[in-house]
Amino acid sequence: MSAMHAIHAEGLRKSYGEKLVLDGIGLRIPEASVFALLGPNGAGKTTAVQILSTLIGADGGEARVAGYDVVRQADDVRRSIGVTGQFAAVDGLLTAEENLLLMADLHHLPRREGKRRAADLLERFDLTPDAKKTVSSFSGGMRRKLDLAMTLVGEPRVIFLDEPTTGLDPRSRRMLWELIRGLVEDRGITIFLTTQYLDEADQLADRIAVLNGGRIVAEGTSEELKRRIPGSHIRLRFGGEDQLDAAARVFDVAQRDPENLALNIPGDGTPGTVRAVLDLLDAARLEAESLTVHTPDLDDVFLALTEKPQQPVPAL
Ligand SMILES: Nc1ncnc2c1ncn2[C@@H]1O[C@H](COP(=O)(O)OP(=O)(O)OP(=O)(O)O)[C@@H](O)[C@H]1O
Repeated sequence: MSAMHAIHAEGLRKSYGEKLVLDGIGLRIPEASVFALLGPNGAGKTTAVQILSTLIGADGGEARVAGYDVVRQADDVRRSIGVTGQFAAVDGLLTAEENLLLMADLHHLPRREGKRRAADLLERFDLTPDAKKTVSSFSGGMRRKLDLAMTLVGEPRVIFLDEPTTGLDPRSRRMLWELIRGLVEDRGITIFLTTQYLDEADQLADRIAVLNGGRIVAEGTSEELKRRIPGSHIRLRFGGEDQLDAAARVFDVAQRDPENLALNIPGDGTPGTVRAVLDLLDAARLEAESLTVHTPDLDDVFLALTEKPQQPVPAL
């Protein structure tokens, strides 16, 4: 395994009885990056996280996390990772500070070091004013922050985040995203994120993989994934029907939208394509009222890739 990969997996397989959940998953996640695993309900995201975090064994394949083999060096893997989300450990009856100190005890930190880390984390996560409040009085956003802070007590190199912002309002989501980004940039931590929020993956992840039918059907940056599916077009709007009809004759592959006096021309929206469209309009002495470029968003990508089990597409 290369020292540069925080997570490296080859051919991971897992079945439950007759049900094949993971059918040969490969992952290469560079250190200090955010990786998002997307997939519809039941695609196997949690199963993948459970294998990588040593909670369950795979039926086949190999994985290394933070440089350690998940089977032969499971204790080392556990010492190097943090897991938050559905296995959240926050105790509502304790204060924020007590929760952090309890975590420090679990990691066998000396009392003084535990206190120092707890104070640092409360400060970093803006929780110092609430340190002495019981967590049952916390908002969802504060709880998530504390959950993340508790994961950091053990100074993990890799953090698995399962749907980190589900149920939070937009402001709290943004705040959490910033905190997560900060962990990657300041501390070089690697984040493995599972989410069903495509905007979360879009905002946060350096690379995204889409899991469907037990396989990774696409992988790349958000931009690469968006470029991969058809749907980009240039939209021209005209002042009247005559203009629209004339333009439709020039761009015979275009799709007419007569209600809006608009024409959608398939194309990728690069400057060259836009220039070619404008040149053709000029040559036909036509003038559009507006020109807009539409690119598919991650929702389109997700729907296109997960409609039915697919053959894997080669990685970009
Ligand atoms: N312990 C188990 N025993 C039997 N089947 C299981 C077990 N755990 C998971 N499965 C099945 O494996 C499949 C994948 O589940 P998994 O929880 O990994 O999916 P997921 O992508 O995380 O889904 P979600 O988005 O709904 O959380 C599902 O069909 C699930 O029913």
